[in-house]
Amino acid sequence: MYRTAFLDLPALATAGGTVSLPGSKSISNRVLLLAALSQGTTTIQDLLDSDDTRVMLAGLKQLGCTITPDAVTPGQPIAVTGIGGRLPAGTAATLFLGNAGTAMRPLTAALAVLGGNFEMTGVPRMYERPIGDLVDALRQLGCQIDYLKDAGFPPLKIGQPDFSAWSDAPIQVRGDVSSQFLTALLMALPLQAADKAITIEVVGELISKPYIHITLELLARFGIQVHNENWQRFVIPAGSRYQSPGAIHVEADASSASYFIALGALAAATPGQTGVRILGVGKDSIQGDIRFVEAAQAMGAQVESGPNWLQVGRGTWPLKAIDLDCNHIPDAAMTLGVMALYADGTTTLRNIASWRVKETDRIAAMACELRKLGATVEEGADYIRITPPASATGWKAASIHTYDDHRVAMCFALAAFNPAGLPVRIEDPQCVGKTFPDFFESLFAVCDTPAQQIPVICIDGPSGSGKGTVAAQVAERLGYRLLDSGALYRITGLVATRAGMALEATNAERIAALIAAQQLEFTSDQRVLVNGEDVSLAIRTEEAGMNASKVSAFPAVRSALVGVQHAFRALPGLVADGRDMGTVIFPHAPLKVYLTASVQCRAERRYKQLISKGLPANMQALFADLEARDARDMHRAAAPLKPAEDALQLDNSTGTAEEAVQQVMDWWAARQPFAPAAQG
Ligand SMILES: O=C(O)C1=C[C@@H](OP(=O)(O)O)[C@@H](O)[C@H](O)C1
Ligand SMILES: C=C(OP(=O)(O)O)C(=O)O
Repeated sequence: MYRTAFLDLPALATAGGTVSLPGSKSISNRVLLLAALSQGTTTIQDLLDSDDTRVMLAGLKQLGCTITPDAVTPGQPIAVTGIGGRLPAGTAATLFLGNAGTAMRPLTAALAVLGGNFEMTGVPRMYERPIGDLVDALRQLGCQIDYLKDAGFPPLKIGQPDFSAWSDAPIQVRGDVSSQFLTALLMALPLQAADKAITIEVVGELISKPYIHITLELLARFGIQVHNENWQRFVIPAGSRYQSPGAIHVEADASSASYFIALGALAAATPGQTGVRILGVGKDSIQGDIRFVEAAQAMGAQVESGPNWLQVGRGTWPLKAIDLDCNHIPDAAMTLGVMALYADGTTTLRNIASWRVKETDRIAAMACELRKLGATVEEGADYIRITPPASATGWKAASIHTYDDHRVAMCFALAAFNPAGLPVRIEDPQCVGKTFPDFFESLFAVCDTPAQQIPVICIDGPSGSGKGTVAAQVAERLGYRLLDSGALYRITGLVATRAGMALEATNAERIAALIAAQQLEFTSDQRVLVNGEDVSLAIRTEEAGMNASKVSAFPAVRSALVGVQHAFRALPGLVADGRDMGTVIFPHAPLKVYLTASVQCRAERRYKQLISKGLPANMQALFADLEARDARDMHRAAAPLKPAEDALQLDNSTGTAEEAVQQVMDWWAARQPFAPAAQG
């Protein structure tokens, strides 16, 4: 997950390949709660690991459920041992439920029915998301729920229910603000249906109906067969009792699929690929958002699907504008809002009033951000109408504010395919953690763009100037990859000797092929990984230094390393640290910095570093070494150390590393097309 203040997406050109999606949020949180209410242990495969499921898991642990392992581990099932429909008397807890509607609403209902002493809390936005209709419904039974702040909204206090006055009359609940209130009742009331049938009646229109379908499907898996009478009345039969299915699988998230369906529809196919293949969810999904496929097809997407996969390619281009009632796909419909930027006319998305009470006011947010990109947008209480920029020149480079809303961040990433070739800045990219923590990594894995579009910041300079530290920190702040080119020859020497190759000219070709085949990574905390193994220490020995100098004399190795270095130029961008980054390896880089410091100052820093590690150090010798090294680096025939003509020079003799990092960030910001106010 990118934890940077913002993430700049360079203009993207094509898409292709396979993406495996994380589990469905709606299914994960329902299955967790149902498993927790059941008797026995439920083994859950492919549970989503995200903010929303973490708050649910933490809450269930507080209630006494056993969860093994303790946290979701990729590829491993998680086992939940439930409470068997009742909590020990006097159970008390304060549950923090973040901004997860699928945790707050169903847990509120379940705990209000079970009884105890609970506080239901969350992030500030949660305290603006309505829950009054659910509380009103639960109070009809005799549940004890108080508002701790504003009436109608969390935080809530839950006490012991008194069911004595509860008649057999249907429980009424409004369905026009959120379907999650009905879902919450459907999951909580079976706890009281051992002896009598319970009827729930929906008052007014029921929105987001397909989510009720998910609820009913999963209730059935846990032994509860609810009668759905035309989406108006739901009857939980007498004798209902939660029964764990033993094992259950979570299908991938159909709302998360929408970004990749849209990607396939609007991006040209990467040569050699036939569009975007999405694994984990297919046409048989129980999630309503799978019907996003139909909307995408109406706009022009070519979609094939099977039991657990979708294959999407560009069909009609430009996309066709649509006018659609989106009540059945409230979450995925936001993606249509960004697809509308690529359409041949005005797109209208209707019946989406619920957008206003989700992670943010999504109608207002979409309107504001789409306008920043150059669209003309009209918004109403329950609709949004989007007219794309008239031509490529109408597009604007925008810094997209994301309102702590994962879906705003994810759908606006698709604006990077704009025909104007402009980058798009996504602010606070880690908000995708709500449902899809690795969204951007997954996106980059199936997107492509010509190498020259991918930004490179070169930081060159003499030994000891601090360029390694500065480069690593700049890369970390931007979420860019990092290349420590100086380490490459050391790594080459290391892998060649480990492979038993003598470091001789006759082996040069084999050594070159070997280094080109390694998976190299330079982490932001300055560790060096080869095929995942940390070799940071192994490459810093005297012997590694000598081996590096041997292999660096072989032309075949040098040229293989040019290819290796170019391969680091990958999405979303690169910070390259070395001596010839700006002059030889990336001569067209959009920012080149030549970082230097006086010999005296570099010698002092090195001296302090050695002393602090308890190593022997001699100031005069260090000074002389550095002078000699500078002279060698600057006067060698191949790629001598010198500032590129267009490099900005930064003397780091007196300032701190932090100041140097900030200077590089400022220079970089000044070269971006985004409005200054929006820069991080
Ligand atoms: O029940 C669910 O899992 C959900 C229901 C929908 O909410 P509303 O019913 O409030 O529209 C949806 O937006 C949300 O992301 C998940
Ligand atoms: C509305 C959403 O979330 P929640 O489950 O918190 O309602 C969403 O994921 O788009």
